Parts: sequence; C-alpha cells; structure tokens
Amino acid sequence: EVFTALADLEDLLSTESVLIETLENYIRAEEQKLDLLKRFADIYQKQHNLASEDVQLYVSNPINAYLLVKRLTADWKQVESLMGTVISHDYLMNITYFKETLKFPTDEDLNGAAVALTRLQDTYRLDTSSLARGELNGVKYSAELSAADCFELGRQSYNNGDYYHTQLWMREAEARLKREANETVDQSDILEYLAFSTYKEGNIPLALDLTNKLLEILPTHTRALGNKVYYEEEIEKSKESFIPKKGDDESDDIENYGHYEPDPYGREHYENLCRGETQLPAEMSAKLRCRYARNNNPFLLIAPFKLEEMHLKPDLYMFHDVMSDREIETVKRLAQPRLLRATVQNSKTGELEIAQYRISKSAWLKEHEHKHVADIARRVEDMTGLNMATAEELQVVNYGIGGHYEPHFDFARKDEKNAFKSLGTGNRIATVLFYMSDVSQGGATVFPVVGAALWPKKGAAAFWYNLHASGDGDVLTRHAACPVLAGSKWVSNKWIHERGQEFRRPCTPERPPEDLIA
Ligand SMILES: O=C(O)CCC(=O)C(=O)O
Ligand SMILES: [Fe+2]
Repeated sequence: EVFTALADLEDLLSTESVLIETLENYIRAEEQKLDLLKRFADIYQKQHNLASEDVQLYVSNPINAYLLVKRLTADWKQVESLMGTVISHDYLMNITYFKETLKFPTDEDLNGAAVALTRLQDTYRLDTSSLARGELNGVKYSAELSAADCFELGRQSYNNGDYYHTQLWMREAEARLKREANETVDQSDILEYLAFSTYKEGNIPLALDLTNKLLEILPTHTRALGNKVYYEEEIEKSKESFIPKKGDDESDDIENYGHYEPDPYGREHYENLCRGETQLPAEMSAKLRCRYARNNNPFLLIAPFKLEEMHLKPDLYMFHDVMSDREIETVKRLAQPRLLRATVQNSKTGELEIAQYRISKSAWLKEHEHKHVADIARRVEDMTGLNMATAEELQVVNYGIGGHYEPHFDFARKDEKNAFKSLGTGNRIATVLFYMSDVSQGGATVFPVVGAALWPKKGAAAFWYNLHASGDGDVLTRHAACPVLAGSKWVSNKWIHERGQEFRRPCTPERPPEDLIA
C-alpha cells in the first residue's frame, strides 16, 4: 500500500499525470470519430436534399440511382463500422497495464487514508468543518472538500464500524450539500447513512427523525420504511420498560445516548503531549542545561557535540547538528526504493506483523552500503561512548498521512517472546533517533509517562537509555511518535544493544549516564 509513507504518495502524482494524458488522448480519439460521423451525416443530408427536390427526376437518372444504392450499401457499411468501433478498449488496456507497472493506490489505501484523517481529527482536535475547508489548525493547506468527498469519508468510517466519525462526516456532507450549486451527492444517501449510524450509536429517536426526513424525500424507500417500523417498535418497547418517576421526563434518557468511547489509560495525556499542550514542570526546566559533549574523546576537543538536556530521570537528550544534509540525502535515497510497511513484534507469538498502531514505512541500511552510513554509526559511537559492534543496522523510517507509532517500549520485556534473544546481543540498551526532516505540524516524539515531548528538527538526534544500569527495562521510557499532521517525517535510528557495553556502562544500579556523556 502507498498511504503509509509520504515518499510513496509522491509517486502517485506521476501516476496521475499518465492517467490524465491517457484520458485526454482517448477523448480526442472519440472526438475524431464523431467528427468523421458528422461529415458522413452532412454528405448524406446534402445528397438527400438534392434528391428530394424532384424525386422522380433524381431516380430516373441511372447515375443517381447507382449513387443512391451505393450510399445505402457500401457507404453505409462504412458508417456502421465506424459507429461500432470501440475506441475505449485500447485505452482501457493501457490503463490496466499502468495499474500493473505504475504505483497505484488500492481500496485499502483509500480506507487507510480516511482512517488517518479521522485519527488526526481526534488527536489534534480538528473540527470537521475547518478540515473540510482544507484547514489544519487554522492554516489553509488544500482545496475544500465537496459534499461528496465528505460523504466518502463518512462511508469509509461506516465500513470500519466507526459510527462516531460516520456521523461527523455525514453531517458535514449535509451542510456542504446545502451550499452546492451543482450537488455532488444525494441528500437521501447521506440521510440513510446518518440514520443508521445514529441508531448504531444508540440514539433511536434521532435515527427515527432522520429516517422520516429521508422518507419525505423518497416515500417508497424500502429499507427506510422497514427501519421506521423497527425504530418505532424499539421506542415503544423502551417506553414500556421505563417506569417514570414523578416529574421525570424522557429527555434524561435521551441525553445518555450518543458517543461514548472509554479512553484507554493515558490516551488523553498522550494526545495533550502531541498537541504541545503539556509543559515540563518549571523545577525541571530550570535544571536542564545545554552543553558541549566531549566524552573524553580527543577528536571531540575540536568539534564537540551540542547537547541539550530535554528531561531528567529518565534522562532524555537532544544532540544538535549531528547529521548533515548530504548524509540525510544519501540515507533517504538508499532507503526510498526499499521502504516497506513497518512491522511490530507480536509479544505472544514473536512474529512480525503490520498493525494500525504503527503506520510508517521503513528500510534497513548496512554500513558497507555507503560511507555516509558508516560515518553515522561511527558518530553514534562518539556521541554515546557506547560500543557499536552489537548495534542494529540503521533503520530508516518515513511516515505517511497521519503516520504514527503509538506508545511502546524499545526494549523487549521479560515475558516477551523476542527476536533479540536469538541475536545473542542482549536487549536494546539505548536508542539514538535521528530526525532527518523538519515537520510542519505534529510528529513529535512523546514520553507520556513522564510528560516529555521532543519536536523533530532536521539534523538533530534524540538519545536515551531504555534500560536501567541493572539491565531492567526503564518503564518511564515508554514513548510514541505522534501522528504527522502536515509535512513529511523522516527519521532513522540506531538501536544499541547490551553486549559490548560491559566496560563502557558497567552494570551497577546507581550510575548516572552523565558520566558517559559529559
Ligand atoms: O519517530 C519517532 O518519533 C519515534 C520512533 C520510535 O519510537 C521507534 O521507531 O521505535
Ligand atoms: Fe520507539
């Protein structure tokens, strides 16, 4: 699929230009055919008019007689054959070929892109009307959505069983339809989806109202007639089982209908962080320093790393200017053709699989592939003072529309079946995450347990230890990649393993990582 990485979506534009050209050529060919037919018709009309002036005189002339017969036999065959020529066939064949050879989105992509939009809508609290106007947080990026576009978003949500977003988008479709001179969708279709999703969400009285509205437009709509009866019966039933107390009325009951989806633990907090609404406590911010890191490395005396502390306990760092634009270009160029939908490890089976909670595409680069890749690994060693012999290859990630990675740990937990065991290099002791692009909106790396947010900055890299010095996983390092709201997010990361660090980060429980870094 293509929607999971922005890099792949770019290719869709060239696919589209090929399709436009094919369509234009097809229209031209059809027009030529019609022009030819028109010319035949003109000639026939002229001859016919001439003959009609004096029918007897005309047919009594043997040449005319011959021409008349010819026109209705041999010539007419030509007309029929031209009429019967199917021009579309070749063009459709070409399109089939393009579908096989060019990058082409599927129905799954459409669904993925629609789900991504609704995810962004929730995380960034975007209101449906502004989104339909092409605005993201007050910034206008794109064309407006038509009523039909909104309808399609609602329909996709409906197909996913997401009746909450179905209603939001069907209502928007209805509002937009009222303002459309050339209506792009039927109101009755909107009402049908709206009524049914409202019923699914538990608001039967409103579902009935909407169905009645639909029946005003289409009084014989079979499904609507059936549903009307059903809804009325359900409302009657609920009245019977509802014994009103004195002074009570049914409106209380109706208020309880509607969308209710319990937030999984910490969801609210996670989304606040993604929106940049959570700040670190002032006591901590006051302690955070920026400094030059030399790591006792002679090379770094000349060009030390710019290191910014982002959080204490767990210690989160940001290195600035540690990947050059040229290196970034190389890494992107090598990775781009190999990007595959990122997988996650099923903690029960140990199998790698794709999941809605991680939407991006990734590729792995080996050091021998390019000097720049080797330079990056070497730099990570200089930055962290850790041994890179057991580190994983460089993972390159590109996030697509609404691309994200929900809260997770980078280390394998004890009860987990994991692939690290077979590597024999121990757990992922530390993470270095390079930001290879600026992101216009969204896309922060957030740590919901401790309330820290790192915002992507091209050329910078985040660093933290996933494990305590004892080797136990640090649960405070739970982190996530927030959905990208606008822009393309490229990152690459180096996961450093335990094996080989015995002398660099000895296994003592109380050892501040500052010793290693500063
Ligand atoms: O892209 C990010 O900001 C974080 C990515 C991440 O956590 C991961 O790939 O494990
Ligand atoms: Fe991670």
